[in-house]
Amino acid sequence: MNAKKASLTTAQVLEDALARLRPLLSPQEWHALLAELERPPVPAIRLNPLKAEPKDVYTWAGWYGWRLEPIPFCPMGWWVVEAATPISQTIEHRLGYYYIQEAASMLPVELFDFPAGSRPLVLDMAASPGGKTTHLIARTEDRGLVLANDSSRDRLTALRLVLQSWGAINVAVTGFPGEHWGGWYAETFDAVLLDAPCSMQSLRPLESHPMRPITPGEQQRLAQRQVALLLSGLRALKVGGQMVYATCTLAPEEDEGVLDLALRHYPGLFEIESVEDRLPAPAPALESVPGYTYHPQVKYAVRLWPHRFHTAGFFAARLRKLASFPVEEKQLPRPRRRESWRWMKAANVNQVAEAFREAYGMDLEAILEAHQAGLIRRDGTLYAVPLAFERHFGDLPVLSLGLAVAEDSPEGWVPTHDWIARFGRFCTHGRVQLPSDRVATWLQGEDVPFVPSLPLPSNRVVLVTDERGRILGRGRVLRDRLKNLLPRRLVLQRTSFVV
Ligand SMILES: C[S@@+](CC[C@H](N)C(=O)[O-])C[C@H]1O[C@@H](n2cnc3c(N)ncnc32)[C@H](O)[C@@H]1O
Repeated sequence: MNAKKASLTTAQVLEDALARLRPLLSPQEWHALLAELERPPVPAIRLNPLKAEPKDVYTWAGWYGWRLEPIPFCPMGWWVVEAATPISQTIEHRLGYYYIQEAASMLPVELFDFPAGSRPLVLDMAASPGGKTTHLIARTEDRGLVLANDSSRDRLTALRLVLQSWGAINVAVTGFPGEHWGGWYAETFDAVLLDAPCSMQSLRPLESHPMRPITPGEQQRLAQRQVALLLSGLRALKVGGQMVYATCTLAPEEDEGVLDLALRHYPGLFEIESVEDRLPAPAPALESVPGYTYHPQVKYAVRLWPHRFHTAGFFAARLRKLASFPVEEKQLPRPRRRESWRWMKAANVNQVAEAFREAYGMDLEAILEAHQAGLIRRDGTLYAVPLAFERHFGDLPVLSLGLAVAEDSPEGWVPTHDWIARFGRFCTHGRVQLPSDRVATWLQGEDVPFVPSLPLPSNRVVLVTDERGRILGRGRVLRDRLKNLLPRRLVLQRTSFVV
């Protein structure tokens, strides 16, 4: 009864949204849109290049019976058109080798230009649960610094888990209203993403993106917040830097209307750039709505009607800052003295690096150098943290920073699960391969009886892989078994995955 009521409500909400949008389309486009909405949504994945390579996606497709189609505007994205094994039930998904994301949501981060080898400072103003943050980290090769911010404390936990699973070093998570950043850090960032809170009128209700009824008053308040966030982002951007504004709604008040307002209030301070070269076919924004003509630059934004590229409805624009904005300096939040944080001295870093080299053949110092990261000790854990954070943001309170490298133990520093999951493929030894009939047991968090190929000292923590080369985590070598050190958050019910 409830389910029926809920589905009727969704249908009604969709109908209302369609009625509002109908005047914006020609009759042919309108029919194309309705035909598109008859098709079921196609799930999509985006690869984590920190852990896997594009060719791996085709290997998984063979194992799991997937039919893939590349997403034309995202080189790391694929639609999974058919799937014998659902994309949410693979070990690779659990291990953070790919992110499940609606294809349209892969567009905004692809609009940025990040020159090869650059180390951009990026602000993701409304980041939870982290889909686009992971994409930013991928596009900057985890070599810049992505500051992932969201004002909702409730949603930040999901963001932190997503980032842990992605395996990023050069990332910091903060929990402030995005409106503050422009006053706090004027002209600081090379790139800013505002994936704005919106009314979600995407015309493709999904579990992750439900559609709900929206009143004109709510929509007006949302548009005001979007303008305030957009201006804050533009202030925080360096002159010459790029900002992407995106929403998952097709309501013009929150899309073209927001850009129009900012362009008219701040003429000449920024421009909207054409991004036609990023798309397989034009998807222009609206030039007008009945009774109002937008600023001529608004048309350079991208309006993804679902029938354009078989995605959910979406809107995105790339802005270039041309000159400084008038800034109201705001006092920074009270600095957080990080009493429990200790930067490791070079000699101590060297000791940990030596231990990792001896046990796993891993070059920790080279990894830190490549990522411009330093090691800090906090309580019993070592973290690789971005030096750029210290340089630019000092004592700004953060909810998390960098990636956990090692934990203190009676036999010295042992690598964390997250570190091994990211860098384990570069380990030359200290590895144990589980026979395939033991993998399911392992993923359920159980110890496995002694593995015959173990010529390793007792009590050593080893990297555990399977015959397909997947890094399943860490185990401790005991006399008669391999002790399972899988973090609780990764332990799976047998019914929720396919080996
Ligand atoms: C569309 S969602 C972001 C989705 C996310 N970028 C992703 O790709 O996974 C919008 C986010 O804006 C956050 N938000 C709402 N108001 C905000 C504000 N004033 N400042 C910062 N974040 C805000 C919400 O908590 C929500 O997580």
